[in-house]
Amino acid sequence: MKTAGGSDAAKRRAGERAAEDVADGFVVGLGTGSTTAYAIRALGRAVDDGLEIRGVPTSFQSRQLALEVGIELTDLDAVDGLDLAIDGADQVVDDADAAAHGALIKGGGAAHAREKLVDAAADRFVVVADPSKLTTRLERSVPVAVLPDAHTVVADRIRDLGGEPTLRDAGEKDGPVVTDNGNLVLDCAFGSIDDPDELATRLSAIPGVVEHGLFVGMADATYVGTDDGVETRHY
Ligand SMILES: O=C(CO)[C@H](O)[C@H](O)COP(=O)(O)O
Repeated sequence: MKTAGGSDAAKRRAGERAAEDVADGFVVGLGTGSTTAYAIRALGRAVDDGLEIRGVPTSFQSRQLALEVGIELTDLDAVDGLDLAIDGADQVVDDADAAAHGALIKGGGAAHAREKLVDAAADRFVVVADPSKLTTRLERSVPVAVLPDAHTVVADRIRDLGGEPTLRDAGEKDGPVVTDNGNLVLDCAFGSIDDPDELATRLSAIPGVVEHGLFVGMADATYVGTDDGVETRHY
């Protein structure tokens, strides 16, 4: 369930802007997706120029790209903490008057369990996005990673909450998407979400849910790449 739309130039501007925040000695969370990939590539170029950093990847994809561009890798359990995490999003609430300002839906790449772990561990978490991701209300389906045995019972509980779950299909293989951690993904349509914080709490409480893609109150800033620059939202 990858996000449609968004110009590559805007994604590149956002990603490269976030990479500028990385200083010598940083441990950096490396998010997943096409926008973050621009940040990882920019960091690879900075490493070639002498920047010394270590990266904590959030997925097979970000690990492979980091290795390709020469970023030294480490693990969450091998560091005291992360200085910065850079990650993409499928939707970002952009309404300074809303309680949910800066809340995200993530998991279009099914990497949201590890992304949440890494993003939450960072002193600062910046989101990189193009304008197609901005919204006044979260309304995309919320990806929910579930233990494989639990997908039917979790689906029932999601329906009890008013959602419509769909098991994410792999597309290039018969059967469902299996995440990097061996879980399945239910894409759960709730329509326009009134209270992302409350829904996040309810989803987390369902036995069998590994992690959901609502990231509420986590981001410190969003860099929005535009046609001719980068806009910053601070939270
Ligand atoms: O949450 C994610 C992966 O699980 C991605 O960060 C999100 O899907 C955005 O990806 P892209 O930058 O390619 O639009």
